[in-house]
Amino acid sequence: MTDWPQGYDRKVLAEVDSTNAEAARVAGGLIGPTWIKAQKQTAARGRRGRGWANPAGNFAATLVLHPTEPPEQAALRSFVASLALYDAIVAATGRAAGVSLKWPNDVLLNGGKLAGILLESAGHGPRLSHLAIGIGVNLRNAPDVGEVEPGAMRPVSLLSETGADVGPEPFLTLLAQAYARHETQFTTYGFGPIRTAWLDRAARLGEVITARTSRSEITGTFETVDEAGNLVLTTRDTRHAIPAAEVFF
Ligand SMILES: O=C(O)CCCC[C@@H]1SC[C@@H]2NC(=O)N[C@@H]21
Repeated sequence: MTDWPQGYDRKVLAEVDSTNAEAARVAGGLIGPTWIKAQKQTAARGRRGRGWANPAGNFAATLVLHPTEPPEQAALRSFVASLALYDAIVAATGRAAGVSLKWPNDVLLNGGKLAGILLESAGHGPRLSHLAIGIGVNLRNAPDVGEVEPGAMRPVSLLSETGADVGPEPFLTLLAQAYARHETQFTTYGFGPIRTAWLDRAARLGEVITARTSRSEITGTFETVDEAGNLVLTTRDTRHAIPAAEVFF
């Protein structure tokens, strides 16, 4: 496989409950970074305890890593993965128009949700025992609006929005290549360049957005993402650095 990035392994499964669940089961036995891809998931997980609709023809995979950084630093890989997804989508379609990144880690196309990322990890203390970066992309089919939560973004597919018919296998190669590039950038130069590149592609930067947590809702101007990956919103007199929330436009 000439295009496959050096140092990364891959496993392709016909069917699994969830590639993230599989990652947790096998992580202890993996030596290096490994992509686990499934043609079919029967219990795919989304963020915040939700499910993830996974119609045939779409992309579903999890990258398993064994990071050496402290957990907060390792978690910044959600931005690394978002950038990799952006690049893979641009490489697959030949165009960047309409593609943007939504904090914390969705990819939007023409204002609808094209892809989502679910980070899960295990371990305690100063180091994680593994980090699982689960990625789902609506390549050929967008789930029905009825299958997503009320108020959630409209799901879109790459095929319907761009006409590009890219299969999950070639997409994995594009994504793995892009991820390897950004991972090298992250481990060599830290979060700074990743943060800058992410902000260049951010949806609604400088606009008024709403961040909802389990305890509060803040509507303010989307100023930036800080060095720790927090969403920074300003209201009339306050700067809010928000570590985790659901964002609404
Ligand atoms: O809620 C989100 O936006 C995140 C969705 C992540 C879905 C992917 S599909 C591959 C991997 N396996 C899972 O069970 N979930 C992630």
